[in-house]
Amino acid sequence: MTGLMPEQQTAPNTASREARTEAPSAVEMTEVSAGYRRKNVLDSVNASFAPGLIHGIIGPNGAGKSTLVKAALGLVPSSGDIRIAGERLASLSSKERARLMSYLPQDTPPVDFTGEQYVQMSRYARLGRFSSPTAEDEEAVDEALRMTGASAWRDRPMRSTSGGERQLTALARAIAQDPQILIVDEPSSALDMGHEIDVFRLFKPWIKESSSRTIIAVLHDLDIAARFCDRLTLVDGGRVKASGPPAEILVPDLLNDAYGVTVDVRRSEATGYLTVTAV
Ligand SMILES: Nc1ncnc2c1ncn2[C@@H]1O[C@H](COP(=O)(O)OP(=O)(O)OP(=O)(O)O)[C@@H](O)[C@H]1O
Repeated sequence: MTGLMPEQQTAPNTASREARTEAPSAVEMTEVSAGYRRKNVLDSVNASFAPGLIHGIIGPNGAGKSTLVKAALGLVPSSGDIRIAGERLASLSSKERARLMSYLPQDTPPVDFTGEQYVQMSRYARLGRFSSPTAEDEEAVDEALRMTGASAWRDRPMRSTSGGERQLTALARAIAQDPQILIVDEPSSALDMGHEIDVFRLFKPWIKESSSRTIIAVLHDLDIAARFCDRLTLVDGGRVKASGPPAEILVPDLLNDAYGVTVDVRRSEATGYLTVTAV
């Protein structure tokens, strides 16, 4: 018994992770501008997400966090250079993108499919044109449903499940896709605190299964960001204001400025991680 909290016991050895680093960034954005038909949001963003780490993207409402991940996924028009695992995003087919990246969006629609059918769809990127799902596909679906706890409602239509249950099913779908880079936008917004911690606790073992796995998570909860992320990127006004380890980003000056409130940052006696309170 070490007396460490569970996530400290499984905390990444950052030094050894960074030693393997001749690998290209999971996502590299250079001078990227992106947005919507009538609104440019990202303004010459430079951001780099190293492989093998959990990255948090933080910042106030409307800052451009979701737009940044959508640009990396190729879901919004952009200019500048975006590379995924060293390859130009524009040169990747949709199937290649789906093998490299999966995405949990902010909202999960209440569709008629059952939870299981919804998760099964994630395997299409790995199937040939006319081939049926293999035992490996079925295993990936079962395992993702089990990891997220979404097995319990796998046979029910998504439209008859709660918002939190739908969010867990959608997370299972993103995991079952078996990507190198898991991109999650506010993955616990519909979850109670017990399920929220469960979700973040499953990220660390997931990422450790392969050196090329990377997680990029848009987050509002800065305590969760401090506790589970290896690196944070602070976005404000469509620009990256700062990026680095949580201890360098979760500092009063940067947070007061970005969020427009005075914050108190201290180390939690309960967890040993930084905790941020608006005062
Ligand atoms: N589909 C869209 N069409 C036009 N403007 C949009 C669209 N989606 C987002 N925006 C605008 O782009 C800006 C950035 O939005 P984005 O969703 O990236 O912010 P965010 O940092 O993720 O915010 P939040 O924390 O509130 O989710 C906002 O001003 C928003 O109103």
